[in-house]
Amino acid sequence: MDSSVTKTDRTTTVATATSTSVFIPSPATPYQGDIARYWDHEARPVNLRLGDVDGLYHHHYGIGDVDHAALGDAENSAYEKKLIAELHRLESAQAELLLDHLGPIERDDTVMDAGCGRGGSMVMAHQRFGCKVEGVTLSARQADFANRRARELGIEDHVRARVCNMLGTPFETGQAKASWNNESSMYVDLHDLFAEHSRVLATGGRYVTITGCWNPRYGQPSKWVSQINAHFECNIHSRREYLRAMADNRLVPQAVIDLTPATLPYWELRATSSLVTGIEEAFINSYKDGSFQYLLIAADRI
Ligand SMILES: C[S@@+](CC[C@H](N)C(=O)[O-])C[C@H]1O[C@@H](n2cnc3c(N)ncnc32)[C@H](O)[C@@H]1O
Ligand SMILES: CC(C)=CCC/C(C)=C/COP(=O)(O)OP(=O)(O)O
Ligand SMILES: [Mg+2]
Repeated sequence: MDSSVTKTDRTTTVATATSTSVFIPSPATPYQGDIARYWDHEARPVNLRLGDVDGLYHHHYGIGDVDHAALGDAENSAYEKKLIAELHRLESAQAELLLDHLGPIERDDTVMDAGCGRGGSMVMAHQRFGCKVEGVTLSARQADFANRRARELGIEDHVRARVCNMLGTPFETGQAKASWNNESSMYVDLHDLFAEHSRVLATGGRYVTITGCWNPRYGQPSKWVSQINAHFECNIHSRREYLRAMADNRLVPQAVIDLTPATLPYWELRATSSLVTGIEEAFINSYKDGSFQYLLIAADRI
């Protein structure tokens, strides 16, 4: 056994390279163990090279029109670099839209990022509002990455990622003025998820999700939706499930925005790039045949 790792029945303590010990709760289920491993080992250029543009590392997709003038001619030697910058600009625009829907956040407020990934949205939230941002992810590598970025930016006293299950967070009841899931709700049961957001949010607080969901009007999840599930080991919910689970947990939708037309340019541009991962066709086809939708839902905690 690796001597740097001590295991008890419920927890693992890892001595990191800097010899600080991080306390890692065991995943609640074997599935969560799979997801933790998946994100611990993820290092796709489409994510790392985009993040390198300005140090905001995202694991979500983009929205908005492509700036073809900024991209220039595909024959140009700088085209690849410009294309990466353009995809990254569209991904950051997606996070800005999510933050636009959080409502007024003050410097002394706390907000929670459920499934925070490498922390790009957390940094943006702190830079915009000056508030404290608490993130949770199943992946110790992602949490380390996000906390390292926060230290590099000198904002570690305001931005912190923890290795933790978003269905049972260590935050106090009513502690958060706002909370969100940015493309992280397809890994959990929505009733359990919204029960936890509802607990952590203050009354009058705001919850926002941007997510891909299957369209009940299509009938059942299409083959493209099944392909996306298999690719990411996730379980995409239907739009109806989101609205029902919110209603059952004191979350009242204030805005439901179909971002499908706004995300297609991102996918069509990405499909032409050298950073393709093979999942582009499934997103493009499912958005076009109406079986899948890219949605923002903002809800008030009543
Ligand atoms: C696609 S990434 C999104 C990351 C981030 N929200 C962003 O926009 O860059 C999905 C994230 O959800 C997290 N996640 C999945 N299931 C989780 C759970 N039960 N508890 C905490 N995090 C979870 C993963 O660890 C990963 O960080
Ligand atoms: C909208 C849906 C269904 C999202 C599923 C969750 C997910 C994996 C998001 C993007 O992560 P990523 O940025 O790591 O993926 P990629 O490597 O494809 O850019
Ligand atoms: Mg990505």
